Amino acid sequence: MSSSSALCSCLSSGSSVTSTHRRRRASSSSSLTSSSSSSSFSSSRRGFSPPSVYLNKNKNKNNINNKNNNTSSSSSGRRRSSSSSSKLKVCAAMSSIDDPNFADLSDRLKLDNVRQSLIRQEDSIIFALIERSQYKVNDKIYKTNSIDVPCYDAKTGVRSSMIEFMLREREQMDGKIRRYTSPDEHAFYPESLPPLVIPPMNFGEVLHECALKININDRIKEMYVENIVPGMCESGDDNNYGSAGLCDVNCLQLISRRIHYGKFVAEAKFRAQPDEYSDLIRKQDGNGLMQLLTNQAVEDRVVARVTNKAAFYGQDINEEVPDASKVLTNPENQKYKVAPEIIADLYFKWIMPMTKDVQVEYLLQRLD
Ligand SMILES: O=C(O)C(=O)C[C@]1(C(=O)O)C=C[C@@H](O)C=C1
Repeated sequence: MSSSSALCSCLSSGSSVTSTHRRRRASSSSSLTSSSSSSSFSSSRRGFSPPSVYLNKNKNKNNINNKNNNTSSSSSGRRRSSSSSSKLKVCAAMSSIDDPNFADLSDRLKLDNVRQSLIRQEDSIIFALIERSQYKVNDKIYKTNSIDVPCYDAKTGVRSSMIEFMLREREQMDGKIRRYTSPDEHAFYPESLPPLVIPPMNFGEVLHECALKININDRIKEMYVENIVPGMCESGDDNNYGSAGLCDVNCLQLISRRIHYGKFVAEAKFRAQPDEYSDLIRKQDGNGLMQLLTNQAVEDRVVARVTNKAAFYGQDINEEVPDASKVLTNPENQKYKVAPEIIADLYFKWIMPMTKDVQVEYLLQRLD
């Protein structure tokens, strides 16, 4: 039996189990924060005692390396002093290399590498959007009290939307296998994450600790439902709630990752120009930071590349090797599943600006 069908009630089962995950509060500066965090999601896991460790027999050994479990143990097993823990440390100490769960992310902070990652993420996002666009908007998926899902708001008792239910269910699975211990992953319902079943990875400390406070997933969900879906899907209802909802979950997770990757971009930029950024940060000049981090030439390239990729991925490719110039210019070949310009436009209007918002939010706190 699926956990969802077991015991969904108004009990706040998830809130006690977040200690094994990196704590992420909704961003305080996010003006569009919705009330979704007050929803709760209960299941057969109700009654789990708050774990301080993942569910693994080797808990003592591996727990030493869990930077997420609030024990203040460093990867080498020493306790961090409060002053050192409040400062950024570039990746973990050398001793971490001996740690089988150590993932070295230090290379991520080179701007070229960060951009390469953004480029790779484009592929997944464009595919996911094209997949979603084959279904109609199906706005029942996003409305509360609309589809009979076993998930309710803890305060009001109102039945949650199907998208909330599906996201919460997905995060129960992903959360167990440490997805949200990674600094580039952000849960939509961080307060409800389950305990880990495998030891957490040790990522060292790549970003400033203010990164933990930044999670704009409420804004991202709202933007996705109100702009991305109606922007690329035919309006109406085709009854494909499950299929379209699965596509939504995929799109939301990918877009969330891309937008929150702004933290890595910002850190890379800060390191490249520490004096310029520090000056603006001390003045808390958000507009100045936005101006400094914006690179119009790169944005133009992103839009052009996304248009081209959407043109390629959005066609039925047959067994012949496609001629790129024909694919992109011959109207005969342009039977796209969704117009490439639409995808590029969504990227330009929503995904890039929100990535920049994350950068500014991170930088404003970078010297805290
Ligand atoms: O590549 C960068 O420099 C970024 O900051 C990333 C990004 C983007 O979201 O793609 C955002 C802002 C810049 O103006 C250009 C591109």
